[in-house]
Amino acid sequence: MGSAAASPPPSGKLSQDELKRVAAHRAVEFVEPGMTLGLGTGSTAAHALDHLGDLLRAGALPGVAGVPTSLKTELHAARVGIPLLPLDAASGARIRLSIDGADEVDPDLNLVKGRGGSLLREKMIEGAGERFVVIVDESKLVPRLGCTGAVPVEVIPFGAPHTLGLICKVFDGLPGFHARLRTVVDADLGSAPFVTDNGNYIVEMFFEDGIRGDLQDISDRLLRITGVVEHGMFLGMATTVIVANKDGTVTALHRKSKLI
Ligand SMILES: O=C[C@H](O)[C@H](O)[C@H](O)COP(=O)(O)O
Repeated sequence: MGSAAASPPPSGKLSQDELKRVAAHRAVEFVEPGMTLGLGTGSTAAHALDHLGDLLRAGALPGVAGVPTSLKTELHAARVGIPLLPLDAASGARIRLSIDGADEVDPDLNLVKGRGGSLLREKMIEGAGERFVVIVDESKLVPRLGCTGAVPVEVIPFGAPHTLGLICKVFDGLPGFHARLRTVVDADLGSAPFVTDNGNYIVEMFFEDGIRGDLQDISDRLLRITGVVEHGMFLGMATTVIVANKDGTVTALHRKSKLI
């Protein structure tokens, strides 16, 4: 990890949602006129969208456009007046900066993302951009990925239980490991598989005390399984993590350059 800088606390105690807003607003300070942005997904990224929309409507950021990482973000961005580009058009214009939340951040600025189900488009867009600024409240900082909940894996629906079995084999014998297909309760169907924006399913991997071992090796083994589309470990991608601390201070953690 690189350098860290902290700002003084605002007065009064902030709620978790207010902390998310503080981190989001700090990230939007990096946006300059004319930039093409990767627009993240989730409750923290939503604050960045709202703030960007306000600034665009006030004429403060002419020429800014965004590439949305989910259908939900596409609708939100359109509603607040952020001009949108598809990823194909944006690669010509270069995505200068992506701003997104995360479910977990480890000490090396590796992330778990996708507990909201949007990991594939996020990884494509944030991987294509020059800088990736992650916005979190302090609760997202973890000693190891997989400490606080599921690590999602996007799989194609065909043979999903079979793919789930192959994913489990990667962690054979690891105490406390289990995985399951993510489901939602549907009014007509009862319990049904959760379907991503890309028409795929999500396998959720759970670890008793987080993932120990070589994350890159685990990533490679997961991606070698036919039927796995992508996983929610974002390794070496974040260039800056903006953390809104419980006491109201903001810390910025930097990596010199993206590893991928
Ligand atoms: O699929 C969801 C995305 O990866 C989100 O960025 C992540 O889940 C964090 O979301 P939130 O800001 O709502 O905690």
